[in-house]
Amino acid sequence: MTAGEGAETGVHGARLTVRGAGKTFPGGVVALAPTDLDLPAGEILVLLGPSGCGKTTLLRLVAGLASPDPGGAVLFDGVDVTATPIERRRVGMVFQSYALFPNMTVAENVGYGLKVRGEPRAARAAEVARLLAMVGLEALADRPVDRISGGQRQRVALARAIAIRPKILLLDEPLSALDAALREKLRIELAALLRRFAITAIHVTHDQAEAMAIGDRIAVMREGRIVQRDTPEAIYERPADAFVAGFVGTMNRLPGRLVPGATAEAVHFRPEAVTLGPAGADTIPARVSAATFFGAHRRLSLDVAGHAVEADVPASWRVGVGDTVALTIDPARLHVFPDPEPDPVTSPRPDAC
Ligand SMILES: Nc1ncnc2c1ncn2[C@@H]1O[C@H](COP(=O)(O)OP(=O)(O)OP(=O)(O)O)[C@@H](O)[C@H]1O
Repeated sequence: MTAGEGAETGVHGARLTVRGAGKTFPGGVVALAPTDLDLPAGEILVLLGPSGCGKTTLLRLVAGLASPDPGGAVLFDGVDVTATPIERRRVGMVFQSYALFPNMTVAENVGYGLKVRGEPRAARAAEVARLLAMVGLEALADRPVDRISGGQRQRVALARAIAIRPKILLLDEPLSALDAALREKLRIELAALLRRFAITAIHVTHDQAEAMAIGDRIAVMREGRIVQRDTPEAIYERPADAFVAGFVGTMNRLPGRLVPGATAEAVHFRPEAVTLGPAGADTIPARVSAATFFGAHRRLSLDVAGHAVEADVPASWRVGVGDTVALTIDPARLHVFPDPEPDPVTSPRPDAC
């Protein structure tokens, strides 16, 4: 993102700093352990994690919808806003339900924040027209929002949030109410729009594909803590632990004794690190228990001495259920994690903290 693009949209995101901010609820529930975060202006951070990990709590602390425990602080461009109420923080928010005003048109929804702020009518109309053009909704300006599609509503919500030129934009699962196909299309569109607006944004999701598509960086959360914060590529290729590895993409796990050359108790590897070929001294025998055609590749579910392994092979390979195969795992793509997790075959990954 260049400064020029930000100038084009007139939006300038702030740098966000969160210092030792935690949140404990009455009864001692620690929703968020003391957390540090430094988000450069214009960066999109995705908070990713299972239900109940503290994603929304962190978002609420940044928005000013909740206060951190004593000692915690939130700063915009280095200015402490911990005691600043939400209406004076200049944060934009887009939520799952959009919360558009149903009895207003698209243009009235987008201009609402400017009207409340007392912007003169002409300036407001010009700004609304500019924003609608940016999100591709000029033609629908006068349409009531209850007569547009879910995807269009999502764009109205985004334009409305951006209209007030927020220092930070907060998005809490804005796509989760949409069906899968539309969600996939909109996540690409949303990522492009956020980059174009050069806005500092935090986007909450529990959908790892969405996190990968939208985030400049992803913070993976677990039990009220950020366990790893890095680029999508680094999170995928160098996950910090078995939890992150299993949460972002598919990660296989096999006891080291079954993998030639491995010395660790357990090794982890991605489906694409597996190749099939003729049986040899260094190959691992497996049986195909399922084969799923994905167009560009075929995903095989394999049984390796009672352990499930997922492997991707070219779609042209005619491998079928019941076949016996020999696998090799690229040694450069084997991961060993410090704290062995329970075997995912017998203990599948949790979907809640
Ligand atoms: N007002 C509250 N009082 C008590 N506990 C709360 C309150 N709000 C949240 N919690 C608890 O704090 C933890 C973190 O909640 P939070 O909403 O931040 O999680 P989340 O990661 O956003 O989850 P989800 O993906 O389900 O929205 C959860 O255990 C939740 O039950």
